[in-house]
Amino acid sequence: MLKTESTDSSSQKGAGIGGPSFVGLSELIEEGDTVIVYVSFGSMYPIVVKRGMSITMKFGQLRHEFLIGKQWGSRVTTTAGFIHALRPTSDLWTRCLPKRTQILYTPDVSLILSLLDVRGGSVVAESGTGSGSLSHALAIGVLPDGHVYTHDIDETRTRKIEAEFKEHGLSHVTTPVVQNVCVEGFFVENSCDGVFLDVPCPWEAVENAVRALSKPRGGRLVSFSPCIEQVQRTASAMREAGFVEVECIEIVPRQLMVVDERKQSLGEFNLHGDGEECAPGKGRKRKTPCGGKDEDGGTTTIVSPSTQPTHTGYLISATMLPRL
Ligand SMILES: C[S@@+](CC[C@H](N)C(=O)[O-])C[C@H]1O[C@@H](n2cnc3c(N)ncnc32)[C@H](O)[C@@H]1O
Repeated sequence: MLKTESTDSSSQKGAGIGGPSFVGLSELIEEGDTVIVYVSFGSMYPIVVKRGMSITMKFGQLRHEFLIGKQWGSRVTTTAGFIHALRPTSDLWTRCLPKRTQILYTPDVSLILSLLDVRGGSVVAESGTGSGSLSHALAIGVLPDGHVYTHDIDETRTRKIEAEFKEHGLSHVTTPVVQNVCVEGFFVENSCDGVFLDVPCPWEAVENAVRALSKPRGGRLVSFSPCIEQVQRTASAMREAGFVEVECIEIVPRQLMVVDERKQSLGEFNLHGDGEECAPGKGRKRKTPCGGKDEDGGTTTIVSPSTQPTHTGYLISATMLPRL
């Protein structure tokens, strides 16, 4: 359970104004930064640091001002334990963002960035925005001077992502758009290096994606679909629209956990993916252990977590060659 509350009503001014902690590389946490409050592997909370505010969690209460001036990554004491104050990354954000829809997770997100060939300066169009999991990774990927146009038919979602981008210092590289990409197309034409689709009928948006892609540079189209019938329809639409290199990949990751036995036995970190707590001094049975001694005498063990992720969806990718 997480509770956010004000401990000082006089310092509420400016609530919600965040710093560029997603973008900057400052050493110390400042007021306005977004901090990922790491309790354990399965338990993290994003907060915007604000004097006078506090959060209440399983391990007690933490006053935001205790974070100000601390180094990123510091262990910070709460009233009933401690947390680690982590700098936000796109992966951490995906793990703890406020979910408004189904979201894309890091294994798919990382491959999407690669398939779209996202780099600093790229112009990318995305639909739908959903909870903004992929949108954050794209925005960070196109920094410092690229742009992400993220489209959704639901205005509450574009409004929410607009506020989050502002809070995270990513407004200058993003434009949320309320638009049905299957009917109205994308906000920009002849501009994009990449288009990404995560909508129920992606094949209906393929012709509009062609219009959004840059004619002289060409570009990439990637679409996420949970079932193979959608893949078939989308792949056919891509070929008919003139795309080449139409390919499909399904990512099914196998996760292995790297466990430092001493830290685990001290209860410092719970590295189990199932969110189960590790009581101090108590080990856990492992399924596939194998390990060795560290240089400093500690033991590192590689273990399989008790649950493994399975099918999320298929990624179809294709290339549009430059058109003169
Ligand atoms: C599964 S969510 C996307 C999740 C997102 N990729 C993420 O990682 O958070 C699908 C979104 O597509 C939006 N959507 C559905 N059809 C659409 C369309 N034709 N044009 C624009 N957005 C659409 C929905 O409103 C929904 O928010």
